[in-house]
Amino acid sequence: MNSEKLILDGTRVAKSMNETLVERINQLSVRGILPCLATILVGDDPSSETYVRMKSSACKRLGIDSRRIHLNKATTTEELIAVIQQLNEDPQIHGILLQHPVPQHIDERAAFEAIQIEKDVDGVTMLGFAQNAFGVSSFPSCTPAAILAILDYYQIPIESKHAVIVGRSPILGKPVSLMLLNRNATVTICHSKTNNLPLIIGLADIVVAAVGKPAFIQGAWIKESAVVLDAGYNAGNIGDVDFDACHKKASAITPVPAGIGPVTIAMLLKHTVLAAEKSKITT
Ligand SMILES: NC(=O)C1=CN([C@@H]2O[C@H](COP(=O)(O)OP(=O)(O)OC[C@H]3O[C@@H](n4cnc5c(N)ncnc54)[C@H](OP(=O)(O)O)[C@@H]3O)[C@@H](O)[C@H]2O)C=CC1
Ligand SMILES: Nc1nc(=O)c2c([nH]1)NC[C@@H]1CN(c3ccc(C(=O)N[C@@H](CCC(=O)O)C(=O)O)cc3)C=[N+]21
Repeated sequence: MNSEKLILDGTRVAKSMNETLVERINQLSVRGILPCLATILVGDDPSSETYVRMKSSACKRLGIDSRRIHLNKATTTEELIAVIQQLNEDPQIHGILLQHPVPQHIDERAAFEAIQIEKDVDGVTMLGFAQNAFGVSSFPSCTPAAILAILDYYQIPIESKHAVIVGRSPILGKPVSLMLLNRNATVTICHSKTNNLPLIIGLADIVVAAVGKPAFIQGAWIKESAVVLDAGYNAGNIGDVDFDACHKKASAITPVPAGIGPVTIAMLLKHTVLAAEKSKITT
C-alpha cells in the first residue's frame, strides 16, 4: 500500500464483483436456472424497508429474480417459521434473507434457525456461523465477508496485524472477528462492557466499527496509519466512525455511504448465485 491516504471505495469493489457475476448468471440461464433471492421483512421499520428494497433492486439490475415477502408486525414466531419453511421447500428459491431486526416479540434465533443451510446466503444460522468459524463456509455473513473483500481488493495485509473489532453481534462483530482470526490477524473484540476502549483501539492496525452508534469512534483513539472499516449504518447515512477526524489519522478508511454497504449487497448476490449453482448439482 502506498503512503497516501486511501478512501476504500466500496462502490468500485461491488462493481468488480458484479462484473464477474454476470457471466455466471448467463451460464445458469443456459441451463434454465434463474437465481432467486427471497427477502423477508417483518413490520414496517422504514430503514429496514429501504434496505430490503435496495437488495431486490440490486438483484434486478443483475438479472437475479427476487421475491419480497412483507409480513405484518403482529406476525408470530410460528407464522414466520411457517413462511420460511415454505421457502425452504420451494425449488425456485435459492437464497433466503430474513431482515434483522424482527419485532421484539418474535424469537429471532428460532426464525433464523428455520432457514435451510443450503439457502442461508446471509450466514445467520448456527450451522452457518460454525462453518464460518471453522473457515469452511460457503456463505459467511454478508457484511463480514464484505469487509474482508474490501481489504483483499485493496491488498491490505491482514496476517499478523492487530485487528480491534468494536461490536460482537451474531451477524457482524462476532463473525468478522473469526474471519480475521482465520486470516492470522491478532484479534481483540470489544463490546459495551469493555473498559478502556480508546486505549485498546489505539493499539489497532485494523479497526472494525460495528457498534450502531453514529460517529462513535473518535479520531483521537485511532493509531497513526491504522486502517479503519466502518460497518455502521445509522439514520441519516451516518457511520459508526467520526469520518473526518479518523480520516486524518488513518492510512485507509471506508466512507459511509459507498463503503461497506454496497459490497454487502454484492456479497448477497454472489451467495445467491452460488446457491443456485449448487442447486443444479443436487436437484
Ligand atoms: N453495512 C451493512 O451491511 C450493515 C450494517 N450494519 C450496521 O452496523 C452497526 C452494528 O450492527 P449490529 O451488529 O447489527 O448491531 P447490534 O446492536 O446487534 O450490536 C452492536 C454491538 O455494539 C456493542 N456496543 C454498543 N455500545 C457500545 C459501546 N459504548 N462500546 C463498545 N461496544 C458497544 C454492543 O455490545 P453488547 O454486545 O455488549 O451489547 C454490540 O455487541 C449498525 O449501525 C448497523 O446498522 C449492520 C449489518 C449490516
Ligand atoms: N439479515 C440481515 N442481513 C443484513 O445484511 C442486514 C440486515 N439483516 N439488517 C440491516 C442491515 C443493514 N444493511 C445494509 C446493507 C447495505 C447498505 C447500503 O448499501 N448502503 C448504501 C447507501 C444506499 C443509500 O442509502 O442510498 C451505502 O452505504 O452506500 C446499507 C445497510 C444490511 N443489513
